[in-house]
Amino acid sequence: MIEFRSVSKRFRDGTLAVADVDIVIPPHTTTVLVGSSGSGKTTLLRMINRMVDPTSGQVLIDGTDVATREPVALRRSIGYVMQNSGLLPHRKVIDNIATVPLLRGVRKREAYDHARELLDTVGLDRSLADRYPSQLSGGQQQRVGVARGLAVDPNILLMDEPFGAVDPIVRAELQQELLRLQGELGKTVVFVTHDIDEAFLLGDQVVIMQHGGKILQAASPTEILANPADEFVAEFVGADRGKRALHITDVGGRRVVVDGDGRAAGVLAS
Ligand SMILES: Nc1ncnc2c1ncn2[C@@H]1O[C@H](COP(=O)(O)OP(=O)(O)OP(=O)(O)O)[C@@H](O)[C@H]1O
Repeated sequence: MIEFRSVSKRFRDGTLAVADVDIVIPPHTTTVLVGSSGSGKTTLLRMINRMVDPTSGQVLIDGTDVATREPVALRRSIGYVMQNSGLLPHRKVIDNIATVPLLRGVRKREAYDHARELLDTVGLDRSLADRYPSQLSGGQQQRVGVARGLAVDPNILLMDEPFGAVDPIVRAELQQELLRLQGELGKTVVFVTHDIDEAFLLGDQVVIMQHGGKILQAASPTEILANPADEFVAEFVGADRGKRALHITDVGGRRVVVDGDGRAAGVLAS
């Protein structure tokens, strides 16, 4: 479990990025931080592995304040996946995946065997192991980024807009892959996105953040849609304009469900 207790972050130039945040992130589930640009999502995420330290308050992992942990060791025990994969361009796919385990002292043979297994885990062919990142598609690069994040078998996987830079079709594929993987692995995933649809698809818990680093609501997608905390949240999730409201229409005797934009969502089972 990850817990933020009255956590604030003010950068040296005076910017208040995160303002007095209290939140519990339950284990083995996916929590999605969603909000507009500059609402403090990345800063909040990076406080979990001490890439950023809070100005005040505490971040706890399983009851231990991360401030008491050595930052480099902490960082190497937590998976981190970022936008544009963050792969080292001059190193082969397999070397990118094995880097952190090798730094942690895992033996070479074991690190490379595991790296190849991880290619299977993320749905990549092993023949890609000896390519360089630039010889892969954007979606393949992101999968390698996920494999690298999983390489130290972390309990916690931090994902900062991991699918932000790929086209919508590949993005949808990667989202489904993550759901499948999470069903198998049950990591504690903390995922950052701008996209409320992505948040509702992936999140067991969705945390809606507002400019100035405040949390407006943290709940399951169902709870947020049923009871948005305020008008801002209702508008943000599209509950106010009926965007997500579903209607039934009769088409040749069959009852078809359409969304607020008139797009078909499904057929009612009789
Ligand atoms: N190192 C820094 N120094 C000063 N201000 C910073 C620093 N890092 C972030 N900020 C500011 O803190 C605020 C929150 O930034 P953060 O990157 O956490 O937001 P975000 O919600 O992740 O945004 P985005 O979706 O655009 O990545 C912003 O106003 C940003 O400009």
